[in-house]
Amino acid sequence: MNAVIQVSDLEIEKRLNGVSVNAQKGDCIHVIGPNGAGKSTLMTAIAGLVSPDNGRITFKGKPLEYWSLAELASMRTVLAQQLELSFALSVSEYLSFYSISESLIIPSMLETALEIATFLNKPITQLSGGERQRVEICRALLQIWPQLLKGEGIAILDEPLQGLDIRHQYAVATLVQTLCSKGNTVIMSSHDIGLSVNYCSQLWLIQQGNIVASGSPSKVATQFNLEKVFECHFSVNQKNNFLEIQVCAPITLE
Ligand SMILES: Nc1ncnc2c1ncn2[C@@H]1O[C@H](COP(=O)(O)OP(=O)(O)OP(=O)(O)O)[C@@H](O)[C@H]1O
Repeated sequence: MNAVIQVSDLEIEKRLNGVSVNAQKGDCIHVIGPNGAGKSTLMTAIAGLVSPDNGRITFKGKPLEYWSLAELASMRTVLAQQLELSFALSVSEYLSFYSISESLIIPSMLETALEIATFLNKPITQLSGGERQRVEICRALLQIWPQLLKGEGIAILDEPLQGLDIRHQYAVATLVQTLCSKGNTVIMSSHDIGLSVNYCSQLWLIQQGNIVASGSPSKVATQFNLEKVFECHFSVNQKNNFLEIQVCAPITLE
């Protein structure tokens, strides 16, 4: 079966050292690794926002550089880690730019997970960090909503759970999983290993610009792999369909 996204021997000086990974249609991929490992760099390259020094990325069998910007914008969406600057627009004015209908309609699946209706009339500059993140996730998904409805969308989300309270972390993880179950392909980075291993179909473990392991979470999130990459003590237990991850503090003080 052709991969929706194929990454071969991707190199960016001092940041990625020949990374090869791929995503099949409907894959829900979580990318984990320590600070500075190269998660954002990899995702930015896959999004087509930075040119690699070497290597090749294809979307649906066609090299990334052969897709027009318009085609990319309607098929794949990107949530960046550093939120873009915003003007004092209301949330609904801001989201209207990304809505396909003239008046803003938030699809019920997005509203159920993101719960943004209560602050639609607020200036975007007056939101809390987590509220702003929920709006940005909504913005990113609205941009390709017609494709997501058809199960043909690709979403590249850099730390979408960042700043969210626990309810919304699990709600967003569920939203992403549901979109993938309809045929869409999502690649998202995360620092919450315990959540990620239970909400992805594939886990990519990255360290110092190299993919250490990729595949099913139970194959990748082993005690050995996690200890090697994160330099902490881990305990990993499979309980029925649930992978329980526990971690000890990496240092003692005094
Ligand atoms: N624009 C840039 N130019 C050069 N080097 C960069 C740039 N952005 C990041 N780097 C470096 O590339 C490496 C990978 O950074 P990257 O942001 O991809 O890591 P990350 O895994 O996403 O980390 P974090 O978990 O902290 O978000 C780091 O050493 C970082 O200092």
